[in-house]
Amino acid sequence: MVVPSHPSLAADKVTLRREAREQRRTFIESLGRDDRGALELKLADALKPLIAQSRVIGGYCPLPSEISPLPAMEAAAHSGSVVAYPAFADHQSNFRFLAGDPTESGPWACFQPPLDAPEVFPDLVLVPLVAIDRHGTRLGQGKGHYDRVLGKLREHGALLIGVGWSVQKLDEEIPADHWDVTLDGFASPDGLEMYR
Ligand SMILES: Nc1nc2c(c(=O)[nH]1)N(C=O)[C@@H](CNc1ccc(C(=O)N[C@@H](CCC(=O)O)C(=O)O)cc1)CN2
Ligand SMILES: Nc1ncnc2c1ncn2[C@@H]1O[C@H](COP(=O)(O)OP(=O)(O)OP(=O)(O)O)[C@@H](O)[C@H]1O
Repeated sequence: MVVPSHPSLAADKVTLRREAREQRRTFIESLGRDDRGALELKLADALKPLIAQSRVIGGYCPLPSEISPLPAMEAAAHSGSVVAYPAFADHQSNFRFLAGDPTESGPWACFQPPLDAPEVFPDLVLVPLVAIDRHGTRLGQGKGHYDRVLGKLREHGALLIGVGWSVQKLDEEIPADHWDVTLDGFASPDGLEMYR
């Protein structure tokens, strides 16, 4: 087990994660029937300039409470980019980006490309999150899946862009552990904001 760098950091993250998930749920429940799709198209618009300059794009298959990047991914595939999604071989190993559409169900309740699809290193990674602060510090699901791979993806030249509903951008600071990788930007239906 990895001991948190500061015991109160882990507790702060647990509280912030709970509050951010609650805020996200309240927001989603306030949406009308057609609002969600319209916001997802606005997200695709916000991502357009980054997608236009990327050859390989790593996306994600949304969980029920997450904004869907799939309209943006479809536009990317349509304009000739390679699309890729995180894929896990089992519960223990780190995910890898595999090229292709997410057609198989994976060990973490997310759909992923078949495990024999080619591994790729995206130049743009769309990163799901629970919350992000104004410095680009990300709060995820708390299992460390992205923390363990983001550093390596950046070393391979990837631009790391957090993606979420606008309410997921917090005013308060998220405490950063030494393993947290600061994201390069955040895209939401309100637009794209760069931190680095
Ligand atoms: N869309 C998406 N894909 C992803 C992640 C993610 O956060 N979102 N991951 C990030 O690490 C990895 C998978 N890890 C996961 C870790 C925990 C849960 C989880 O606890 N899910 C909640 C439901 C959350 C919700 O609906 O928002 C659950 O099952 O109760 C899901 C995926 C890679 N792929
Ligand atoms: N680079 C790493 N190597 C090994 N373990 C790590 C690494 N990064 C994070 N972890 C482990 O993951 C756990 C969860 O970390 P944290 O609470 O920061 O997750 P998160 O960023 O919210 O979640 P996620 O990355 O799954 O979306 C930490 O307790 C730590 O043990």
